[in-house]
Amino acid sequence: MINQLTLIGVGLIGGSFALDLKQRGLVNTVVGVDVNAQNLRDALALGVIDHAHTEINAASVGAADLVLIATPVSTLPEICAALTAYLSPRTIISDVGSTKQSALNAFRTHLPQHFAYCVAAHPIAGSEKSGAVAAYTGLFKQKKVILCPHEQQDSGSLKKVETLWQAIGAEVHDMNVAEHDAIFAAVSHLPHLFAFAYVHQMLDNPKGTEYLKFAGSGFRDFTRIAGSHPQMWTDIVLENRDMLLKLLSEHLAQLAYLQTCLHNQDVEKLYQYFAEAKQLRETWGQSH
Ligand SMILES: NC(=O)c1ccc[n+]([C@@H]2O[C@H](COP(=O)([O-])OP(=O)(O)OC[C@H]3O[C@@H](n4cnc5c(N)ncnc54)[C@H](O)[C@@H]3O)[C@@H](O)[C@H]2O)c1
Ligand SMILES: O=C(O)C(=O)C[C@]1(C(=O)O)C=C[C@@H](O)C=C1
Repeated sequence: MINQLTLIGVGLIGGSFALDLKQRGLVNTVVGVDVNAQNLRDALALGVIDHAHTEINAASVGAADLVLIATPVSTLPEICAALTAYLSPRTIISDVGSTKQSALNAFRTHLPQHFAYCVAAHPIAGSEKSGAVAAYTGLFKQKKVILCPHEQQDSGSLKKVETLWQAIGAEVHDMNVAEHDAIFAAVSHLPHLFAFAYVHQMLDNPKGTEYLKFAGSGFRDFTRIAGSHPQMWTDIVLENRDMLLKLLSEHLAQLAYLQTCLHNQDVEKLYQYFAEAKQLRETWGQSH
């Protein structure tokens, strides 16, 4: 139970977290801070937040027990720098960003006195939608949340954040930050790059829009995530750039292999390649 949550960035993820806490009676007051005034009006109307502010100041942050930063990952340094003047000594700071080395760097650099109370977190749940209007209760039910504890971590703050995520139905895992960024480069960031690239290829094809009139569920399934917010993904791929560059060059080898198989009309190799991928996808699908 917390008295005041201050949510910086009242969008899909932060808004859904606030709605879940409210529904379970785990928070008394939610204060929203966002740069988008219309989004704040939507959030108030939908009951996602109780009070709206467009700035970080004593009124929005001073009385917070927990400040949750749920903005695009590139904004963390400026937000942490702005927070430092207004935090109470024991306010817990956490985030939900998709890259975690960048979050820890921002906490360490811009909130050095408060670093022990900063908890880097990442819910593995979401969608291609954004804004307070997209927020809903139950988004995190039975979904994983990764916490990346650091060397100066206050154990009480870590426990508090863990308990809140568990209380709204999430399954919490602790993970080393480098491992986090390597895993999510492979299972989330790279697939988003492919989806954007694939849709872009249709844009670059003079007949692409004509062809798309005939596209079916294969195209729909493969490209849903290309509808995700461009700022969010520009930030993520730049923050995890080194891992992605490595994975992209490995993937070029996969494409080159397929190109060779096709060129040689190598039925056996193509069949084997598809069968191996199908097996892994089915095994994964049975447990997810
Ligand atoms: N969407 C997903 O599937 C998903 C899943 C897990 C984690 N995340 C991470 O969660 C974070 C938020 O993503 P989202 O999907 O909720 O995005 P969103 O676009 O729905 O919400 C972000 C909000 O932050 C606001 N904002 C932007 N800059 C700001 C600033 N400087 N100060 C205050 N508010 C600001 C925007 O106006 C917007 O309302 C991102 O860091 C993202 O990487 C997203
Ligand atoms: O379902 C989607 O649309 C998502 O992209 C969610 C998704 C993912 O890649 O699985 C996206 C980014 C996050 O950091 C976590 C979850």
